[in-house]
Amino acid sequence: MFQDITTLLLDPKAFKDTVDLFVERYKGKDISVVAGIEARGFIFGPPIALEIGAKFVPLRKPKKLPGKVISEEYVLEYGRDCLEMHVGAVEPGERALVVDDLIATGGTLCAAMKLLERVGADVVECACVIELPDLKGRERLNGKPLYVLVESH
Ligand SMILES: O=P(O)(O)OC[C@H]1O[C@H](OP(=O)(O)OP(=O)(O)O)[C@H](O)[C@@H]1O
Ligand SMILES: Nc1ncnc2[nH]cnc12
Repeated sequence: MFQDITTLLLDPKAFKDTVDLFVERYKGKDISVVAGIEARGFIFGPPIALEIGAKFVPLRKPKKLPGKVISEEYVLEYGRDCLEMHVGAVEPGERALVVDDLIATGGTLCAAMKLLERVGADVVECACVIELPDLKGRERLNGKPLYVLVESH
């Protein structure tokens, strides 16, 4: 089933409560960068970053970022895609949180973590609103912790 977070966004209290749950978990954890995945990680990542005092780094689909980038290809349920990150946006040793709306097969979060680890960042955790546990994406994250608010079977 296609999970659509746009209905959540229509309810300001539900949207704020969602952001607040992540903020409560990550504030005071010395996270310096929130990396949000295009497109729907751009909805939840920035308000979390602002509240915990971290910078926001967009991980974008190919040929969208204007500067020099590093890229990671990944496999989706249907086809392939690629994520890119600006060189210099994240420094070695930074503590990063990866944010997206949903984990399905886990390929997207894996690619995001690889980008951050290639520049020497420490990925503290991945955070999503929804997990589709039947697709076992969590098992592809190489033991990296994943925090989700809702499991959808
Ligand atoms: O766990 P996975 O199997 O990798 O799938 C999860 C990804 O799929 C969706 O994005 P999508 O690829 O549809 O991109 P879009 O939001 O830019 O349309 C979703 O927002 C996640 O980023
Ligand atoms: N079932 C699903 N619902 C929404 N976005 C997705 N991305 C991959 N699988 C998805």
